[in-house]
Amino acid sequence: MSAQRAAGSLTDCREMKEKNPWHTPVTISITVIGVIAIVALVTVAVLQNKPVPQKYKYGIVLDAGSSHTALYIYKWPAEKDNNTGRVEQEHSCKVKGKGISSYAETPWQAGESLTECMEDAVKQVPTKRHFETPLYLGATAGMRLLHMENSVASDKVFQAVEKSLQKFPFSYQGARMLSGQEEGAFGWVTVNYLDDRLKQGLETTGALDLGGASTQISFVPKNYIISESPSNSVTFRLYGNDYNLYTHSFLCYGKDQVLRLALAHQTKSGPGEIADPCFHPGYSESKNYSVLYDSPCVSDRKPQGAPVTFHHKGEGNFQQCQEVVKNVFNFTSCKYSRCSFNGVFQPPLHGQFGAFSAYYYVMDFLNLTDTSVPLTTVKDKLAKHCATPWNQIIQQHPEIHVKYLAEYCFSGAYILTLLTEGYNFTSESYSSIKFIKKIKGSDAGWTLGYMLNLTNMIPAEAPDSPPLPHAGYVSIVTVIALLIFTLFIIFLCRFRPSSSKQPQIV
Ligand SMILES: Nc1ncnc2c1ncn2[C@@H]1O[C@H](COP(=O)(O)OP(=O)(O)OP(=O)(O)O)[C@@H](O)[C@H]1O
Repeated sequence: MSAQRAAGSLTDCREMKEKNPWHTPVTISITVIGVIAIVALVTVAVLQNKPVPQKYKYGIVLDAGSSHTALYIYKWPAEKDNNTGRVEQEHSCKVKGKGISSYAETPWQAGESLTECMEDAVKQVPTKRHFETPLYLGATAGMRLLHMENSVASDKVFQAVEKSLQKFPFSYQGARMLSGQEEGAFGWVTVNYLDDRLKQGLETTGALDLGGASTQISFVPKNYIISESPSNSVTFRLYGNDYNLYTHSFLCYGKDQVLRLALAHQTKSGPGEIADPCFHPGYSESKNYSVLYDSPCVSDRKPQGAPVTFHHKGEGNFQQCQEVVKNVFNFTSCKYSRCSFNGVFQPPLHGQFGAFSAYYYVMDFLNLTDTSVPLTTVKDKLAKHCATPWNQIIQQHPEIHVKYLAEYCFSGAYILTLLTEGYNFTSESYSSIKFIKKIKGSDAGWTLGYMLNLTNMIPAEAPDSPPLPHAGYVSIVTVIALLIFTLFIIFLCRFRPSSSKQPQIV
C-alpha cells in the first residue's frame, strides 16, 4: 500500500512539474536573465542618481559704495550647461574704513584698503579655480559725486584700485563707475533672480535701494508709456520674457547726503547752532562746517561767513522732523503726467516691493519691518523713539555704532517721507513693501545682478529642458522594463505549448 501511495505521489509531482512552466529549463533561464537585467537596470538608475561631489565656479564683485566697500563671492555649479545652475552668495567681506571716494587725497590708500578682503577671497575660492574666477569692481554714488567734483581725483582712485586688484590671482575684469540706472536695474534683477521670478516668468517685485549717497526705485509698471520719459526705462529679455522696467536713481538722496541737505537747510536760520528736531533730546555735538558742506550735494548752500564749527543740538520732535525732511524735496515742478519729486517722472506704483540696504538697517533697528502695521502706528512708534532722551538711547544700545544710533530718528523720518510723499506709497500700498536684507542667503543689492549680466548667466531665451528630469526618466524606464518582463512571463505561462499535452505512453 505504502509503495503504491509513494509511486502515486511521485507521479503527481511529475505531473505538477510538467504542468507548471516555471520548472522548464527555458523558463528558468529567461527568469534568471530577466531578474539579472532588472537588477542591473535598477543599479544603473540608483548609481546615476547618487549625489556626486559638486564642482563649483566662482565670481567676485566688489561694491565700492559711498560709505564703505563690500566684497561678495558667488558660486554656481560648474557642470551645468549654458550656465543655467543657480548662483548663490558664498561669502562676503566688509572692507575696513570708508568708501574709496574718501581717499581722493591719498588714492593709493583706496587700493590698499581692499587688500584684507582680497586676501580673504584668495582663501575662500579653491586655488585651482583662482585663474578662471572673474573679479569686478563697481563704484556707485560716492565715486559719481567725486567724479562730478574732481574727475582727475576719481581717475586716480580708479587707477590705484585697479593696480591693487590686479595683484591677485583672479581674472580681473575691470573697475568702473555704475550709472544710477544700472544700479537700480541690477538691484531689480538680483531681487527677482533670487526669488526665482525671472525663470518662472512670475510677476516681478519692485526694488527700493537706499544707499548713503543715492537711492533707487525700480519696478515694472502696468500700462507703462515709455515714451513719456525714455531715460527712465530699461528693457530686458530674460528667460524668454520681455520686461519694460522703470528705474530712477536720485543722486544726493542717500541717507548720508540727505542728512547734510537737512542740516544745510537748518543752518539758514542761524549758523552758530542747529536745534534739530530729528536728533534726540540731550544730543549735543560740536561739528565742523567744512565737513558738512564738503559734498557737491550741498556745497552751493554754504552760508556766507559761516563759523568754523556749529553746535548740533537734539530736540526729539518727530512731527517737526518730518517738516525739516520735507524741505529737501521739491514737489512743485512736474512736466510729466505724474512725478515722484524734483520733477522726475514716475508711473503709478505697481506690485510688491523689496526695500533693502539702509531701508532694512534702519527699519530693522526701529523694529518697524512689519508693514502690515498701519502707517499711523509706525509714525507713533517713531515719534516715541525720537522723543527718547539721548543718554537713555546710548544706555539701551551699547553695542551699536554711536553715529548710526544718533541718526535712526532722522533716517526713519526720511524713509517714511521718501516712501509716502516722494514715491507716493499710501497707507494701503505701504503693506506691499517688504524690508529685506537677504533672499535665500544672498544679500539684496546690485552686485549679483551685475555679475549675472556680465557673465551672461541669465539667457535671453528659456533654455530647452528635457520633458522629464533625469531621475523621472530612469524610473519610468525601469517600471516599463518590469512591466514588459512580467507580461512576457504571463504570456509564457498561459500560451506556451504545455508538456502535459504530449502523447502519454501508457
Ligand atoms: N547697521 C546700520 N545701521 C544704520 N545705518 C547703516 C548700518 N549699516 C550701514 N548703514 C548706513 O546705511 C547707508 C547705506 O549703506 P550702503 O552700504 O547700502 O550704502 P553705500 O553703498 O555706501 O551707498 P551708495 O549706494 O549710495 O554708494 C550708509 O549710509 C551706511 O552708513
